[in-house]
Amino acid sequence: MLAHGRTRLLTHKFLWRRQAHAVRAPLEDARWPGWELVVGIEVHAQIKSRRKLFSEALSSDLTTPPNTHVVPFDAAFPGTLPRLNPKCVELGVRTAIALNAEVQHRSAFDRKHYFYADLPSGYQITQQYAPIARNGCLALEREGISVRVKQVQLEQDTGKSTFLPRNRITAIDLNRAGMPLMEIVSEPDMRSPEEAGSYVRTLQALLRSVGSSDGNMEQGSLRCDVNVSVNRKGEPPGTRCEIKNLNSVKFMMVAIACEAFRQISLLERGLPVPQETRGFNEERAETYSLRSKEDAPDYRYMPDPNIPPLLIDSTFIDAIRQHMPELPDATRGRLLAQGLSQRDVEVLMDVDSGREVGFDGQLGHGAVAYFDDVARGRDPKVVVNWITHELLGQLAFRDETFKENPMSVAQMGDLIDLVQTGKVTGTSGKTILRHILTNRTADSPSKIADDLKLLAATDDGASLEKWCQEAIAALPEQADVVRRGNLKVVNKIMGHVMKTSRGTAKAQDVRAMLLKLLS
Ligand SMILES: Nc1ncnc2c1ncn2[C@@H]1O[C@H](COP(=O)(O)OP(=O)(O)OP(=O)(O)O)[C@@H](O)[C@H]1O
Ligand SMILES: [Mg+2]
Ligand SMILES: [Mg+2]
Repeated sequence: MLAHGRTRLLTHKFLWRRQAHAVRAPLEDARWPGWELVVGIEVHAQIKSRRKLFSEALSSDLTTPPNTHVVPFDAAFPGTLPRLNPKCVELGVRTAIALNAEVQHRSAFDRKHYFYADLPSGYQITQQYAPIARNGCLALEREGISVRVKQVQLEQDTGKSTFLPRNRITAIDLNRAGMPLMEIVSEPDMRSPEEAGSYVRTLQALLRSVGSSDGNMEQGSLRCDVNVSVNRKGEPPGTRCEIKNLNSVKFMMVAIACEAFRQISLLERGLPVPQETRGFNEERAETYSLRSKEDAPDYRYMPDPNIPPLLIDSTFIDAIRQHMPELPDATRGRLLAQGLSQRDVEVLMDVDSGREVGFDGQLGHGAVAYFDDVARGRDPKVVVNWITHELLGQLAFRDETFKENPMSVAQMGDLIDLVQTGKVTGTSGKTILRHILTNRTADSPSKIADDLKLLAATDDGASLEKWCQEAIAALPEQADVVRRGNLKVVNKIMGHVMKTSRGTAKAQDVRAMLLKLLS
């Protein structure tokens, strides 16, 4: 009975996915009329773990001195054995859950053989045949599509070889050898370079939000192989070519478009598209052949006899499921429900995912968390305005990232309260914010307002009246016009008052006072 129910459930899910896929209207792309583009992506994401996948060596980054994070297993010394790092399994499961994938109760590790100098054992340990998770999907909000994820597999990274032309030797650095990776393989569900770009960016944000990877393409913690094929409208997908080693989303999108043009031009000349692995030359904006299918290496896959199957029970999966952090889609929904505009939500989340600010992998206090903290007990719309328009605007102006923001949650909260309660004017509030960013002071905005004599002049009726009289004296013609009943001109006189008060006078009060004096 139970088994039957489960089968039904799976069938139902499967059908739903098939339908969701089938109803997509074919896109007519002005770049290649009459043709359709198909893209599938293999993403290799470095797992954010302190130690390597099968050894106790510490993980490394680009700043680690060469060959310092290496233990005998990473260098394939005879007699050393792999020991699976449970942290990597946990992060793999988290990622799978975030991708709505089915975590496999049993997965296994294979050896995939290559002969490269930076792979001392002569094989990479991977999960091509029995991956840790299958059948996931990733929704692309802006494009309104869902990309199916075929599988997530755990695998080792290779070392790094660098050719030194001066000495004519190849230097090997084994720091990266054995670093944990997740390979996330999509189905061929993308139909344009833009959808591919959005898929990678959405995936980056997801990996960062669950803390399983920094997902930084520039620093190599996320690498993409894109598979591209073209077909005439209505015909089945063509032969795919795989483009390797792309190191930014932007170049990946350019590479896909270039590859589409290349394949179309072959087919239009009646030539076949041979299945190939290709590289991308950024300067020339073209892809070039690395190797054809015929000289594809024979990986001689075999089960790794030193590693038992990985068995994961439901209790383990459920425990992780219960402690999942908020995923980007949920964050978006929650912020929209608080009354923020689509644009504000995008700005906050883009800063969070590092899209706008040169993400460096530190998932500290992101813009969304900062907003959440400041907005506690305050009007969310007012708060988001201060953060997106004033704070982020000023940071961008100073060429600083959000991570360098010196203004604490308490300072931002205090500043907003001062303005909201009328103790300082909006203009003075902005001055205080700039003062904090420039001087990187920890003083409270209340103290700064006091020090800089920026407290609003409301209580001080005497100076308000004095400023207004000065302004009237300075602009006699305009004052006359207002006296004769043309109230539009009052703004001009108000401007004068605001200037002499250095923005501390409240506009409403100034207006009232001027009208009183001129009536
Ligand atoms: N016709 C097609 N057009 C574009 N992409 C395709 C097409 N058919 C399959 N793909 C994509 O190609 C990729 C195949 O990746 P997979 O890891 O399964 O195999 P592989 O590339 O042969 O192996 P390796 O991991 O050694 O590179 C998937 O992302 C899939 O979506
Ligand atoms: Mg692959
Ligand atoms: Mg591939």
